[in-house]
Amino acid sequence: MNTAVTLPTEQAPQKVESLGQLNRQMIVILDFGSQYSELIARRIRETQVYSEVLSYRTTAEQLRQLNPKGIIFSGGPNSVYDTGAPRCDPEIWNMGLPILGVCYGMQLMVQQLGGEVAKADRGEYGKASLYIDDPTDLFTNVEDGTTMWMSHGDSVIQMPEQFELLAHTENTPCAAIADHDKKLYGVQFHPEVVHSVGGIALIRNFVYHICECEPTWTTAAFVEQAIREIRARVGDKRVLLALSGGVDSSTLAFLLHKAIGDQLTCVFIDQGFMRKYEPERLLKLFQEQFHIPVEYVNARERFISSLSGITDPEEKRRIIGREFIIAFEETSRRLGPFDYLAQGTLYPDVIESANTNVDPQTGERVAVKIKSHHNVGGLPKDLRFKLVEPLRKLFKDEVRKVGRSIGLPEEIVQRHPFPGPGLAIRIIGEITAERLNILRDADLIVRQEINQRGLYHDYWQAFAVLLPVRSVGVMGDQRTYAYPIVLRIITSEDGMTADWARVPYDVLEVISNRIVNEVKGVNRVVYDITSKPPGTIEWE
Ligand SMILES: Nc1ncnc2c1ncn2[C@@H]1O[C@H](COP(=O)(O)OP(=O)(O)OP(=O)(O)O)[C@@H](O)[C@H]1O
Ligand SMILES: O=c1[nH]c(=O)c2[nH+]cn([C@@H]3O[C@H](COP(=O)(O)O)[C@@H](O)[C@H]3O)c2[nH]1
Ligand SMILES: NC(=O)CC[C@H](N)C(=O)O
Ligand SMILES: [Mg+2]
Repeated sequence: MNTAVTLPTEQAPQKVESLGQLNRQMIVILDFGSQYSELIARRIRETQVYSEVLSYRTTAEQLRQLNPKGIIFSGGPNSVYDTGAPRCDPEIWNMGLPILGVCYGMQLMVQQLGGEVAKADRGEYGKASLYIDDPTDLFTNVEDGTTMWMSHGDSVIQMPEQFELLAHTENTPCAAIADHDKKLYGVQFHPEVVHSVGGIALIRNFVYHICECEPTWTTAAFVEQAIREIRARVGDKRVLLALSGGVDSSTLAFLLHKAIGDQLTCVFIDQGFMRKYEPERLLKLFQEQFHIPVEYVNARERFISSLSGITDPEEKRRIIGREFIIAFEETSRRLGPFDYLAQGTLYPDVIESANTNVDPQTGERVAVKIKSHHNVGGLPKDLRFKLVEPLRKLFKDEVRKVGRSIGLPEEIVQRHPFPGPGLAIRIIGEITAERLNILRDADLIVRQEINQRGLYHDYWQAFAVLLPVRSVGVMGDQRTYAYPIVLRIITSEDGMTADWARVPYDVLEVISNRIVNEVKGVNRVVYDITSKPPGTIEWE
């Protein structure tokens, strides 16, 4: 018997904060440590039903308060028969709610309800053909022999009483099972991954036919609820909004403007790491076109001097997070007081920055720390503001829809993301004024060429990175010894995974020629051909 993989959350979440409380209908995903838990939530949200991921420790009592229409148990790295393998509150089986167990989730259902799970003779990893034995409810409109994606070493060898077989594969006799009366379902495969051809149909059947949900998770419903919630939370107090001009904080500015009007003050911190001409453009756009006043804070000196000599990426991020807060507090003293600080924090920021594996705001389990996004991991413990982060549970594509629906112009809705720490995390190693100028000029060329060729919307991000090493070159018969610039141009759906873009060679050629010829201090351009994973999008 193996020892279990320890999942991060050791205690039940103390507080379960959920958009579902505002939603009439939601499906809860209980996370047993799968790589795909968030993906299940996304797939359900694509069917216009609200869904979010909670810790497997969430109790039946906590779930009752959220009043979900159904529950999905995710997969997970453990074997259910391991000592210490994660289990759910057994009371959940008696709630009378439809439950779908996926992989580990199904194995747990079987084990806890009296069946048997054991190590399979042969595991299944990758594609498998699924043969349907009972084409009713869960498998309506799913073709017999369809491809489903598998990733398991254990199998159900005996179903609990009352359960019936729904489907099998060549290697797995019990690939899908159900207790129809109790609306308990289990599938050994992963319907949430794109390789599972009938996956979406199955998810729709669960959501619409079995849980009897209606498509209530629409952008309009989110906006309406968010506005109601913001008003209830903030009352007549004033809110300081951290505005970068990016998609998320601009969407939030429009949302807050709608919700609380004059109680809102937008502040833009010029940390000295913005791209060329960016601060001027942002101020002009907001003040002249949107008629939303923006307080401009020049904090360049402070940021640069506090980063002097710092080379460690996490240290940089922490210092930047701290300096942002200092700048907000200073602004609050000058123009406030403000009780609330609003930020355009998104779900991926929270997932990637969590340093304790638990969302500090909600106590929920999130995956291991990759890097501290300044707006989450960089926050001090004794933050004087209360946070307003209504986009915290949304993915980028959902924020874009929200922005568009409340009148944010396409020009901003479609903008590539730009990280809060800006060019500071695109200069590897120490940040100096000279390096910043070089990177700004190189970055401008990348953006100009991508824009002029009508390629902007083909990519998720397209930018330059400066490396702190130098290499030898030859220009005009002279030896050069200068920095290389890395081009990072990627495609992505939500920033969680990404691929390097197959940019046409002639475009790469022009960008490379222009950078080496026009930017003093650079004699070489290289193209980053790493996907995420294993790379991340930014270099630090
Ligand atoms: N220069 C800045 N001044 C004020 N607030 C900022 C600044 N940069 C970032 N922030 C705050 O940090 C949050 C997170 O930054 P992030 O870059 O993820 O979002 P964004 O800039 O709003 O959108 P995008 O991802 O499209 O760039 C922002 O939503 C904003 O609230
Ligand atoms: O506001 C931000 N503050 C940060 O600290 C930060 N770090 C990364 N990013 C952006 O997030 C997305 C994923 O980036 P990574 O693959 O580098 O983690 C990409 O779109 C990055 O540009 C940040 N945004
Ligand atoms: N993907 C999963 O949920 C795997 C479950 C279990 N660890 C198995 O190998 O069968
Ligand atoms: Mg940004």
